[in-house]
Amino acid sequence: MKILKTDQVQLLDKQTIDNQYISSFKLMERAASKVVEILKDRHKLYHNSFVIICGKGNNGGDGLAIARLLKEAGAFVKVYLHQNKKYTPDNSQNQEMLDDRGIKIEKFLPSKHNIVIKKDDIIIDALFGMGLTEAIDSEWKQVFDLLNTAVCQDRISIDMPSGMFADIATANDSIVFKADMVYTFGSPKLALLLPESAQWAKDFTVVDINLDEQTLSSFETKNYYLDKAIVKELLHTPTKFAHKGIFGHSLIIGGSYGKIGAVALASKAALSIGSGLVTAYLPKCGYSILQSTISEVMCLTDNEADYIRLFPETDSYQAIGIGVGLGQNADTVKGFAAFLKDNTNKAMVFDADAINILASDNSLLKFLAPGSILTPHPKELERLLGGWTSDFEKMELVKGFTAKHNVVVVVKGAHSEIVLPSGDIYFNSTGNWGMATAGTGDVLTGILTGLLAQGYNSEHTALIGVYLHGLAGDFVLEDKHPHCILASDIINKLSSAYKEILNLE
Ligand SMILES: NC(=O)C1=CN([C@@H]2O[C@H](COP(=O)(O)OP(=O)(O)OC[C@H]3O[C@@H](n4cnc5c(N)ncnc54)[C@H](OP(=O)(O)O)[C@@H]3O)[C@@H](O)[C@H]2O)[C@@H](O)CC1
Ligand SMILES: [K+]
Repeated sequence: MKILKTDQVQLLDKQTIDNQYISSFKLMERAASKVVEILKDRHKLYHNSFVIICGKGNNGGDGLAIARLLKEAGAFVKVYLHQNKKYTPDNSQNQEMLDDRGIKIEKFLPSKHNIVIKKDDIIIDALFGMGLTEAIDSEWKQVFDLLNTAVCQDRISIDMPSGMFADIATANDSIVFKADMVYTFGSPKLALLLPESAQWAKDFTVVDINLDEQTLSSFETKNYYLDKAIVKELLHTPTKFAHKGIFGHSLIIGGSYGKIGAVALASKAALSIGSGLVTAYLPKCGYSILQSTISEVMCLTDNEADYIRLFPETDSYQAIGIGVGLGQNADTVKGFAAFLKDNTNKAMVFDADAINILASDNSLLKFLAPGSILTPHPKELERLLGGWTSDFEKMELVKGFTAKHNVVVVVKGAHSEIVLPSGDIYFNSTGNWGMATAGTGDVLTGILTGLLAQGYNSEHTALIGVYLHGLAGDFVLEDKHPHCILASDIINKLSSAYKEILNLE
């Protein structure tokens, strides 16, 4: 799914009205009724009251229409409207429709407001949406302080949390509504996908309002929301004549004393995602552990007992995943550098200490084979690139890195970002907070290695792998609370994830 910029969203809005022969009021009504349908699932309409805070524009118009539809559905609503000289036509029309139905609209000024929130209330924020052009003035502070601190049942934003920009950074000290849930129209907005926005948008749902498909497909974008449709297009379908040679041989290099489990997880994940064969290369101390943990994985050991000094030959393998549990022993670091220089044409998956070693010696980066995949978590990324002042700046830094080194970077996080050498970014739509636990990164490394081994190019590998990893994590939630997720649970659900994408029972 494409992530659109503000001007594209506005054009899409207009083109939808033109091409579908509908009025802008009708489109607003469509948007509002979709939100009300979703609200019926989220809340029992009779149990709570909705306090709807509306602005002067079409975001406010949405709020007014939602108020009317909620009232018609039997909910108790209280409507506050920013007092203004001018409202958009659809906003005005919705005010009249509320008047006609005897629903009172309380007008307020930001500097002098009469808003009251009770503990059973659900706040709906419809003050500013995509029309926000500048940071909200401090005269609004007391209104937002009240909305953000009042004890209530739920905080919902329409389209965007008011005060938050959709595609540029919002300063940390800005006045912004803090939403538990954002119902955003048509496509996710870029800012909603970035970690720094979590303080204002805990979660979001894309509300499909049947915007014009033709216009949508004509838009150019560098940013995508990685969804099932994209991944389904990329997956190969094996034939009945397939044999294990076709599915490739993966080599997982890693492990050090006390960190052999990481290799076990990555190796098992590589097998479970469909690599025909998997060999693990690890220090001697890991031999018995690995052989007894996973029968299907072959094992090669270094001469050292507790860490890796000499790295293996790679000719027999279609894919290599390196770094899980590796440690940074001085001999390992030296061996790793020599290994990189010997394998400048072999795209690999780099994780954990392999990334840390690259970060501590930038001169090694030029030896990265084109098409390699790096999977840093935020701390590892910071070591690799230095700091950044906003997630928007971080994206630009990563894009510079992927272009310079011709590699793919997977920035791990709530919506993991897959940054391609072209500068295209895919934000993952699967996964959950329970996956932020030990070993899930090792599992991802194994998945990516196993996909590379099967002949996917590195870009497709990263897209398929990150999506499946998250989806498998979501399947774990069928029987476990997020707190209880283990990395190995994700491996066990890879099959369900595959079946879901291929629509198999
Ligand atoms: N696109 C779609 O597909 C659909 C869109 N829909 C809805 O329309 C919404 C966009 O509506 P919108 O364009 O009327 O702007 P909105 O967000 O209501 O802002 C209101 C006005 O506030 C002003 N303003 C700006 N910054 C300010 C500030 N810092 N402090 C004070 N004022 C400030 C600025 O006016 P100005 O002051 O520049 O005259 C702006 O015009 C969108 O988010 C969605 O909810 C749906 O109905 C249907 C489908
Ligand atoms: K809003």
